[in-house]
Amino acid sequence: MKDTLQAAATQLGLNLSDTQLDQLLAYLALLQKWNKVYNLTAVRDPAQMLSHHLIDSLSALPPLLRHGAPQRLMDVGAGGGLPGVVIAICCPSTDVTCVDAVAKKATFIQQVAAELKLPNLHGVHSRVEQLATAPFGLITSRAFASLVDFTSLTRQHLAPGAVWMAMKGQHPAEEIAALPADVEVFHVEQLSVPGLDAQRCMVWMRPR
Ligand SMILES: C[S@@+](CC[C@H](N)C(=O)[O-])C[C@H]1O[C@@H](n2cnc3c(N)ncnc32)[C@H](O)[C@@H]1O
Repeated sequence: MKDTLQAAATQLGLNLSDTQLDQLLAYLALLQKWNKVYNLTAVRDPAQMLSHHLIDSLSALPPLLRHGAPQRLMDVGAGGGLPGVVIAICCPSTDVTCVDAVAKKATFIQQVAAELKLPNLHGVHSRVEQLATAPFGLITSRAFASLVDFTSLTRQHLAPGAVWMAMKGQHPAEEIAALPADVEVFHVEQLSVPGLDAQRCMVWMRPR
């Protein structure tokens, strides 16, 4: 598994340390373990978890690093921690807050932070629209909601100059067309995920 992960990271142009690769695999092991009790994700096969979850989330890193990793990042509807935990492992200087409306999912993130010794990772149990928090430089989501709901529910949490980044499957033309005039889509990036024959798309937005 480590070889597959290392090869995927190299293909994505990521230079991950041995410790980071081990942390990513340790996270995957925790996800598998807790999934048995907590039902964190429908994907249960270890090889599929590696490709469909871990490497898929890892593919968000190159665009994120090109944009510039922020000091504070929120991953909304993080579920079992995708992509938030992966970002926290790969970007140790970024403080990552994973927010989820389901308590056991936020508890799992807190467990990951403790077991993997990641002081920059936080799990918060809240509906994002009800959260009281300091603002963030970047808000991410993966399989969370439509672009309209994602941006409207989290707009209050953007710091001045901050942006949204949504991970989508196919190019979400209809969702983009439905966005209100005060949300600007400034970049749409097609991604290829090593080992996955599927379309991935990253939508970057900012308030107007
Ligand atoms: C389909 S899961 C995606 C989880 C993860 N991002 C992934 O890619 O595997 C969507 C998550 O959003 C959470 N969620 C839904 N509405 C929410 C809200 N208003 N605030 C915070 N979390 C919410 C759900 O509890 C669920 O865990």
